[in-house]
Amino acid sequence: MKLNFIFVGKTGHRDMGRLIKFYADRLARFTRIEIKTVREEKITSSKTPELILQAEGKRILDATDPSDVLVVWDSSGEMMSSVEYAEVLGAWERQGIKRVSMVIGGPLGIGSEVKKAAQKIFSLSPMTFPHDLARVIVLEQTYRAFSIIRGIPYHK
Ligand SMILES: C[S@@+](CC[C@H](N)C(=O)[O-])C[C@H]1O[C@@H](n2cnc3c(N)ncnc32)[C@H](O)[C@@H]1O
Repeated sequence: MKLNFIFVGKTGHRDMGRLIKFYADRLARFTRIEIKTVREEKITSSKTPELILQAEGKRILDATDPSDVLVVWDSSGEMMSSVEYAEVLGAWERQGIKRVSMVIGGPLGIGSEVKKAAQKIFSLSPMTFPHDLARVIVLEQTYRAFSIIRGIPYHK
């Protein structure tokens, strides 16, 4: 099963960029991964937040395939433990799902078109994290989930 991470906009903080690479490299030992960064729409006074999210949403959906399981990460989504997350990913792997696309939004979040298209909306917490940090946590939790699935002693 391949994991296709879709990020909106560049990683701003150099240290977060290092941590993203750190966890992405570890995760890649367990499963195939790809990270795609789609362009963040410039915020100007002539564009409403809805228009910005629509433009970014089109880029996000263009980076997915209709056959993907689409997961959106959003603070309003479904919360679960690391073990429950591992159970979800493990079940998809056993079912032979070819690719899971995981979307982490930009500063304005993720628009309604992408949320409507998603099979799952997952939350890390009801709190809002900066997008750079959300990328690190999602990658770390996905690495943790695969260490649980593969029986590697990382999760205590
Ligand atoms: C700065 S946040 C967006 C904030 C935006 N005002 C909103 O309400 O969605 C950027 C991205 O980080 C991710 N994110 C931040 N906090 C999160 C959380 N608690 N759970 C899941 N994803 C989160 C989401 O993908 C979000 O689109």
